[in-house]
Amino acid sequence: MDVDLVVPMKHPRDGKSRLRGAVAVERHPGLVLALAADTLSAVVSAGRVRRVLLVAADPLAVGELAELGVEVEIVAEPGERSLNAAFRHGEALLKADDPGAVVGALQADLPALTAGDLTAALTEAAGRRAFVADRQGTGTTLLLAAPGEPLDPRFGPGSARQHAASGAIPLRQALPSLRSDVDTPDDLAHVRALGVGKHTAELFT
Ligand SMILES: Nc1nc2c(ncn2[C@@H]2O[C@H](COP(=O)(O)OP(=O)(O)OP(=O)(O)O)[C@@H](O)[C@H]2O)c(=O)[nH]1
Ligand SMILES: C=C(OP(=O)(O)O)C(=O)O
Repeated sequence: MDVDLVVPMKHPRDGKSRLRGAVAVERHPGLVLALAADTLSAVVSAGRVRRVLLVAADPLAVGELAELGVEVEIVAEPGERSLNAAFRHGEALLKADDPGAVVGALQADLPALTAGDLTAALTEAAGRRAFVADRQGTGTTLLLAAPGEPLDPRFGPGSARQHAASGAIPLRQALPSLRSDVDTPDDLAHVRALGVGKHTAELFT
């Protein structure tokens, strides 16, 4: 069964604060948007993905992501401002439309993501509650609910351990592009070596 993915985003001015300084200060929001644009471009061309719902702190500030020529829906985050609340809000909206929706949570900072790695992860999960840890092994880049079960997102520091404790299966394939989230300047150097999408690449030409 195909998955509906929830992708959260802070205001691009506020997000990715650990990356501040990687580009000139006035270009920081552009970098955050470029990371998301490359993530979403891969997501919408992946097999086994039905809908992509971006839950944004400020939908207007990320509006250009809907103009990528990709099918992404953008909604505002709920009153409770937290990452897990944003995921739960997206899940509730998707299930209001289709109570049978199978929901997943994906980070917006995967600029090297390939459609192939995402589809391979969805295939390996095969309808089980599952997650993909980041390359450091501590964070989570993708969480998938089992059909009929709540997403129960436990993102935040050490989320890989939290998701495993919640019964999610750690996916074992290499999936290098799906494990390479960008939190720090070191992560940025890593994804640039791996090969980023065109939006992020343009910022460094
Ligand atoms: N809508 C929404 N998105 C969030 C919230 N907190 C984090 N996110 C998004 O979730 C994703 C993962 O968060 P992090 O990797 O910690 O990114 P971040 O908070 O932007 O980064 P730092 O400022 O460096 O901690 C990013 O795309 C964030 O924009 C929130 O409260 N609301
Ligand atoms: C919030 C998380 O992301 P990061 O480690 O990228 O900050 C997480 O992995 O749960």
